Amino acid sequence: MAPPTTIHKFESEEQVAVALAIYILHLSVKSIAANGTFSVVLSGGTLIHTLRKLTEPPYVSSTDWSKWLIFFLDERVVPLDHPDSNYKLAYDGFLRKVSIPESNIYPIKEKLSPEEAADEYEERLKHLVANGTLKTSPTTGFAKFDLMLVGMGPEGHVASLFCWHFQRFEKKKWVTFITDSPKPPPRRITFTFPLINSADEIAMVVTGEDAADAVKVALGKHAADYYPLPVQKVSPEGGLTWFLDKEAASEL
Ligand SMILES: O=C1O[C@H](COP(=O)(O)O)[C@@H](O)[C@H](O)[C@H]1O
Repeated sequence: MAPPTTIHKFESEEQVAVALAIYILHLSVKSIAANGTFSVVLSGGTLIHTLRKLTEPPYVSSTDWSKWLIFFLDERVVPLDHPDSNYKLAYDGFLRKVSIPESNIYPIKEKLSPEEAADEYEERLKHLVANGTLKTSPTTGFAKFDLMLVGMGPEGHVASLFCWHFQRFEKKKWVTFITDSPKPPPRRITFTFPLINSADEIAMVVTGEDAADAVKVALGKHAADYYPLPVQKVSPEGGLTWFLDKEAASEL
């Protein structure tokens, strides 16, 4: 059954950033009360800039950062201090400004091949499930994160799951790899759809007019008539909430 889907449209990216901060903080309070932790998966790209309100008053003091656990939805296989690294982007734009313990942040391991990095990340997630740090979906057996913050490329890719690339059809692996990503850099690892869709909540955060056509395909009246874009496979066990600015929603 499709998850309950909520679509929020805002006049500006600034308003998206405020609403997103409030939504995330609300979930953090709920998850920390229920589980003692808040497991959050970050995309790279424009999402990180849109998280900026979380690092500012009054929002920054509205959560217990020591209970947050941070994971990466996809990552480029480059050193963690490389300008293409999603970890570096998240660290510079968000993580260094809040007091999440370093041991609660899970970047990829450096100096591995894409295949090794994907396998290592998957094993680490399985270990965290086994020791009770992460929950499991009773339906799928995959790890169940409290929240995934998912961006979307202008052609409808999410994570590093691209149109015309087989990784989007993966059914068994939790984390896979790609060595010919159409968007540079080519070598990446990525969560697979079964892992993504085992999440409690997913926020699709999409801003800017470049994304308008793919948003129309994903959410428009004739969505079912189109060949599914990767973004159309996003369907978490809990709720799906879209945060769109006026430009991204302009074709709806
Ligand atoms: O390459 C990537 O692209 C997507 C979308 O990025 P955006 O800049 O168009 O928002 C991003 O979600 C993903 O994490 C990243 O590796």
